Amino acid sequence: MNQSKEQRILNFVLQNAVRGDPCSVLETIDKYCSQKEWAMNVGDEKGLILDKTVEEVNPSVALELGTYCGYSAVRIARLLKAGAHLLTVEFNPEFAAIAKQMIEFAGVQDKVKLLEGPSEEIIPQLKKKYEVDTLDFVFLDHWKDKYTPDTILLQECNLLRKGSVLLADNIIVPGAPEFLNYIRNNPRFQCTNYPSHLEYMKVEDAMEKAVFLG
Ligand SMILES: O=C(NCCO)c1cc(-c2ccc(F)cc2)cc(O)c1O
Ligand SMILES: [Mg+2]
Repeated sequence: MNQSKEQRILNFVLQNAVRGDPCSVLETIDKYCSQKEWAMNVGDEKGLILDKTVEEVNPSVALELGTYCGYSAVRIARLLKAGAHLLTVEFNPEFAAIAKQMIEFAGVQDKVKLLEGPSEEIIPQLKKKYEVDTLDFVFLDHWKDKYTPDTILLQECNLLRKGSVLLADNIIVPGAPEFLNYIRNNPRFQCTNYPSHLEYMKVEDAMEKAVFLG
């Protein structure tokens, strides 16, 4: 059975990165995906915007929607303070299996909880099943048509507090026009746009930060 692209990315990391070194894992994924096979990791340019936002928020509890191979989970987890943790949600079982191994190889597994399943099912379980009070930071990077319904669901489940920060990837490509319209016209969010480029490409993309005002 021939390998998936995601399996090839993981194998390249296992053979070329340094076990327990998150930065080496990120560099190795970026090297493979810029030189050999494009893949939808947030990448190193938008990754810097993600880093700065995570450092600014310094979250105790972070949520990621859309784990994929685990690149941004490793990117976020490496910056978390002692005792802080990231919950990351992946719908695709093949991606989740790759991400689990990627997170463990990077050595950040104690800071990351990988939840496999549809976000609309997992979000309502966060308080009772996963002992979440409120979320300090949310990275939206899953199916682009789920950004809006899941942002509404986060509010309905009382998972956001005054100052909670959402950061959304792919505002231009593939694009999330409905989300952009929703969040920018919602008085309960203060939005900031961060122009950038699609991972590993000279194509314009952007990230949108939205601070919940309570
Ligand atoms: O669908 C995406 N994520 C959810 C997966 O479960 C996604 C897609 C793309 C992309 C794809 C194909 C193309 F031609 C351009 C962009 C990029 C991304 O950063 C993404 O996050
Ligand atoms: Mg993305």
